[in-house]
Amino acid sequence: MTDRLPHEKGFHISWDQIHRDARALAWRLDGQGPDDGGWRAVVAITRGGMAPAMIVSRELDIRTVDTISVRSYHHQDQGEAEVLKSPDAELMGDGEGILIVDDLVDSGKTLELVRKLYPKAHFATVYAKPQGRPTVDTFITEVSQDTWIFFPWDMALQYVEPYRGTD
Ligand SMILES: O=P(O)(O)OC[C@H]1O[C@H](OP(=O)(O)OP(=O)(O)O)[C@H](O)[C@@H]1O
Ligand code: HPA
Ligand SMILES: [Mg+2]
Repeated sequence: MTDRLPHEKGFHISWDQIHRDARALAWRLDGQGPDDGGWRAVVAITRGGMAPAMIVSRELDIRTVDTISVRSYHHQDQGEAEVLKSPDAELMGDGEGILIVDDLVDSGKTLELVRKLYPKAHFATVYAKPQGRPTVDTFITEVSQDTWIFFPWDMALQYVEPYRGTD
């Protein structure tokens, strides 16, 4: 994971917003699948890709859903990633007809690794930062590289002081 501390801006996303944006992603993907009956399966990149993948697979009526777990390391700005859990090899093949979904692409390291394994798959994310854009086929919203995206599963409602303060 990239460090959230040096980021200038925060982009806070509610459950409602991610639901709308993941639906918009599904609608954009509709019709882009293989001609002979659409995508064979949706594969979520855990963990952040699971909620968007659920919404996309529901909208596109795809009932075969698998997961791939990737762990990224950032040593001295050298991003490296490794696969902790693979999806079903027989299902995946070279990725043809498979839709791979993640919540966002940032540096692109995660998608680069997964694309090496499944070069013919279609890669979709809800959000994208400029550095990662070349690694994703379809996304909905772009945010600047210095923005940290906060997802609803990492947040909680909490009290905030009134703007004018209290005596
Ligand atoms: O483009 P990159 O620089 O590789 O970053 C993007 C990845 O980083 C985050 O996942 P993370 O590895 O933090 O794990 P999580 O999904 O379990 O939170 C995010 O969900 C993407 O999968
Ligand atoms: O902006 C982000 N938000 C949450 N997780 C992330 N992992 C890489 N970049 C981000
Ligand atoms: Mg992730």
